[in-house]
Amino acid sequence: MSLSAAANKISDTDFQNIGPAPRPPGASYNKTQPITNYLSQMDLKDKRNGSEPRESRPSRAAYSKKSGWIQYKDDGLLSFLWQKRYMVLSDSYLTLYKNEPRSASEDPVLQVPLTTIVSVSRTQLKQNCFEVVRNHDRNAGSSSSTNSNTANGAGSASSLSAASSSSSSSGSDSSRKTMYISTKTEIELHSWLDSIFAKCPLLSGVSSPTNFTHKVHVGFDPETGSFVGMPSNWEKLLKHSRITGEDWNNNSAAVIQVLQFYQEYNGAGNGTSTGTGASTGAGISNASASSSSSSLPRPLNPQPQFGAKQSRQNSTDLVPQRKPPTPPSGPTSHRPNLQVSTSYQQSQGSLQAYPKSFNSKFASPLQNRPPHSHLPSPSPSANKVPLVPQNSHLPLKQQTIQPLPSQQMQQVHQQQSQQQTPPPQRPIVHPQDSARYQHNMQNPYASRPNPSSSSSSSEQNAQRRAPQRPPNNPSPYSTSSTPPPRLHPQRAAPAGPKLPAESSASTAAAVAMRQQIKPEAGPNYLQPNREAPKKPDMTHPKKDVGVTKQRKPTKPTMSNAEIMAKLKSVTFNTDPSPFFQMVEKAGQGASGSVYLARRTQLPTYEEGNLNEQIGEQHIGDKVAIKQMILSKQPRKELIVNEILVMKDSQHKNIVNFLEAYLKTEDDLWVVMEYMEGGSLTDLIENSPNNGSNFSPLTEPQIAYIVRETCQGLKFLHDKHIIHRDIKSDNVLLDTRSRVKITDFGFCAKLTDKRSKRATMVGTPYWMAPEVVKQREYDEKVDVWSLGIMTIEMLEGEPPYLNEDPLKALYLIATNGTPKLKQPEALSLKIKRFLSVCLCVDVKYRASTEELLHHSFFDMSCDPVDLNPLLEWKK
Ligand SMILES: Nc1ncnc2c1ncn2[C@@H]1O[C@H](COP(=O)(O)OP(=O)(O)OP(=O)(O)O)[C@@H](O)[C@H]1O
Repeated sequence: MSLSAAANKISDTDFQNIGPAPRPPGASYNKTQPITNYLSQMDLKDKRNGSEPRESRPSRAAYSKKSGWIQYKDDGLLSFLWQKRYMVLSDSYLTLYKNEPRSASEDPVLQVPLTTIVSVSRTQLKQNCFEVVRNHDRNAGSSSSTNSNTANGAGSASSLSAASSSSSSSGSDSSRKTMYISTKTEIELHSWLDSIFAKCPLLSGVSSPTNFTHKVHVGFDPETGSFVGMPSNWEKLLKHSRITGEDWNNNSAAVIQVLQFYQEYNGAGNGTSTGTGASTGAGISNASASSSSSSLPRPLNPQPQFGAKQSRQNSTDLVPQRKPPTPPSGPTSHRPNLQVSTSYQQSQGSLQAYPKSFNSKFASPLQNRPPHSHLPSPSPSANKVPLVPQNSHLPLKQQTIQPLPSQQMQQVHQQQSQQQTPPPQRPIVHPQDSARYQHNMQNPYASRPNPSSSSSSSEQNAQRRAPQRPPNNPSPYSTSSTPPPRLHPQRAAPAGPKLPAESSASTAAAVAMRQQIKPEAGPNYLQPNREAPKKPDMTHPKKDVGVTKQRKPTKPTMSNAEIMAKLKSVTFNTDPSPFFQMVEKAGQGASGSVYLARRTQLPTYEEGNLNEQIGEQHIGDKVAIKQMILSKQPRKELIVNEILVMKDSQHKNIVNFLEAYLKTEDDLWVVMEYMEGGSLTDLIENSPNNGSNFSPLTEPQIAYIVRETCQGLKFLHDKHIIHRDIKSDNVLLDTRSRVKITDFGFCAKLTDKRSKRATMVGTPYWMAPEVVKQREYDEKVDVWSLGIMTIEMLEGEPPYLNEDPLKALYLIATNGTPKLKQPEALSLKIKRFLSVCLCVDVKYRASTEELLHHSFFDMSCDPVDLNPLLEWKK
């Protein structure tokens, strides 16, 4: 059965709840088979010698005794991390699994032979908690087995580390290791204690060990309602986020993951160390190095490689290399009865560094990406481009645009770069504000300030409100182009709240999180990456940084000279000014400005194959020219990457690259086809329906746009290229309703040798869970993002956009398939479609090939039906 056929069997009630998308029927997964059926097929006893059990697979005996969910942590590197584990006590082993084992083939994350357990006793470390001490030396090599194959998630990797690195744990006896287990209830605790005592040969009648030393324990104290043992900047981040103690208890590993991610994303302005060991400086870019360590607290990135959006923007914001960590010293737990040592470096950074670094890094990229929000644009005019200063009081479209001589262009560009003030954005709502909105049941979209990515449109938008949906306006989830009766009462737009000063960190962070995450450096890019320049951080002299994993040696990256040589090979080295007349600024990207221009003459010189390349072009043709000052690009290789991908990707659903000019060594012009309709984000935000709640587009319109995007994606995927940043901002339309993918800076090429990636790249709200969790991924991350983009069109914004970014990451990591706001208003087809796009289990997530056969696309409208949506551009 094809996936789409399978998806068609998903019932009408699917996609109503948070959780993994329903598995398409026909999959081999048999959830009806009771676990006992599997268990009965297992056999633990090593029949070869009849004594010590084998290391390999736990068998029947291993499962047959007692089992249940517990919280686990060890006293090693991850001593701060409580992990949810499924514990099984058999006659021979105490075994921990990441999930409840469904079959004999399930790999444990930790397996402790009962013969090695020397003591079990209660501790006050946590409620309903006991500790198990095992003799590490006793059965060296078999005292515990940790399965490295389970390195597909936070817990497993953590356990790997726990098992292999915690030898210095319990008290002074380095041959002993301690693990802590916490149960939900007191009764469970006693039941476990009784069972373990009964089974461990060394325990009968043996009293509990004394003189325990506890390492730092991070946790949530339900009594005080606060986190304890936390590095201070994490504490602050958590305070500002809406991550609760309950979240922590539910999935502390995910919280740690997102904190790490967030910290790295922020560029290490906060010197939090999350572990001990040698500083490796592994950053996000190294995520691909080992997915097995994906959940380990990462060290601060010595050269944080933000997404092109950021990193190209301002090289001077990059943080300095950090020196290796010193032995831990850090916060003191406030818990009584605990002797506390630490596993942390006390943070030397403060949250105040956050807004600064975020702002400086992300201000410009945000210009063209005003976040969805209720908040008014801070400076509607800031994005105006003084192309024609004489009449600059007029909206750009009304100005008399004079072609600028090339020198003038350069000046304008430089002026812009120097004077850039924070542009109008889709400001992000502070959690407190968004909470207020939610409580007020206010439409999150209604008050959006109609920003636009282009300077002209943003200016216009600043002056106008999105049209209110007429009273008889269709349900946002309409399946027809003809508006059906409204399903929801009109909601009042909230007044633009003032940002409380203390919210600035969160807000700045949220704004930043709307932006992209950096791609990895490394050989797997189409172009090798170059390390971003580093700037000594005078305000934060080198800090000691705790580290948790070894950094893989980075492969040599391209030198500046190599990048320039490569650039020259794909560009024409001539001044293109005579060939074009600049008309107006069409948009602002992180790496440069995009201008609408007209071809005024075709080149007559014989240089390169210019004439051949632009053969299809005519005088008078409109083109888009992206102009970039190379010296301002910390990641020039991304530009080369982008040009190469575009050049090699001529397809009707991909923005057509025409030619590129290296006007001077510093001035790059990339000429593309002009997409007058602007980005899909603009379209969503300016659509006539958007004055009210929910979907600004009808399902047929959405089906059309998604189908076109999917075709472009399939083209890329057929070439084994992952786009990695699919979202409405990166889908452009022209006035003939052609839909095209753009922004190829983050593309990655999969090769035979490397069929998976693991680097966290993209824009958080659109990121697939496997990316957030820094697991290996492939082309299907684009399919997830396509699903999120579909939700954008249905609901006006991606899920969690109103959440604090930290919380959003947590929610992506833990909720998996997001919940729709109004599933009952949607057609079955679109829900089925979303189900196969937003399947957490990548195996069951559709490929673009499969998607293109999906019945959802049967309802696609004609291109002409998009005209009303493009009206605002006229
Ligand atoms: N081919 C095009 N036709 C029309 N407008 C375009 C075109 N390309 C880009 N734009 C406009 O310019 C804006 C900036 O585009 P750009 O690709 O530079 O943005 P970005 O992806 O945010 O930045 P960058 O690629 O520099 O990191 C877009 O949001 C869009 O409005």
